[in-house]
Amino acid sequence: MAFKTTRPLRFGDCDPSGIAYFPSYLNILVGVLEDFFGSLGFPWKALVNDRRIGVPTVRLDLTFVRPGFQGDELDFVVAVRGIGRSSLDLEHQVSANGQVLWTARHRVVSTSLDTHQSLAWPDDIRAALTSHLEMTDAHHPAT
Ligand SMILES: CC(C)(COP(=O)(O)OP(=O)(O)OC[C@H]1O[C@@H](n2cnc3c(N)ncnc32)[C@H](O)[C@@H]1OP(=O)(O)O)[C@@H](O)C(=O)NCCC(=O)NCCSC(=O)c1ccc(O)cc1
Repeated sequence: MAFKTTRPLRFGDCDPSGIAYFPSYLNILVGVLEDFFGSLGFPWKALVNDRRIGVPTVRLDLTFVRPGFQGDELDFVVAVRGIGRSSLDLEHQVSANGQVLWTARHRVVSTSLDTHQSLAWPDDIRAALTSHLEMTDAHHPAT
């Protein structure tokens, strides 16, 4: 089942004409990813401080469909598309007023914050991610 959340598109996320500035979208997206992990029971503060696990992005493919505007309420849908040894493939769909503004294919990797190398997903995190795996079109990241 996909994770859903909303974010306001604020004055500071937009250019002077009120059109969303895409680097702001990326900052918002990181917060959504953080909330997704929190919803699974793994707040990033605890992951980072207690378990020394980071979740850096290694690939991000964005497609912009129509502009967002200051004051829009952004509806985020985050789907888990694949879980590898240490990688996680996500698909994001971002809409406002019922219309898709942009989508993204996103790969993050579990890493050790001590060695800065990849780390196989620990069993408890893998189990939580697997509970969100979309079976339609699911794939192994290695394929
Ligand atoms: C993530 C890495 C440590 C992995 O390197 P290694 O330890 O050598 O592992 P591997 O090369 O074996 O790859 C591990 C997995 O990542 C996958 N991978 C690694 N790089 C890629 C790329 N470029 N594309 C696709 N898949 C990749 C690979 O397929 C492996 O998947 P699994 O089979 O599922 O395990 C290294 O690639 C790296 O440091 N990359 C740079 C990451 C980065 O700086 N991203 C920029 C954004 S920073 C960021 O988002 C961030 C978030 C949160 C924070 O607290 C800090 C920063």
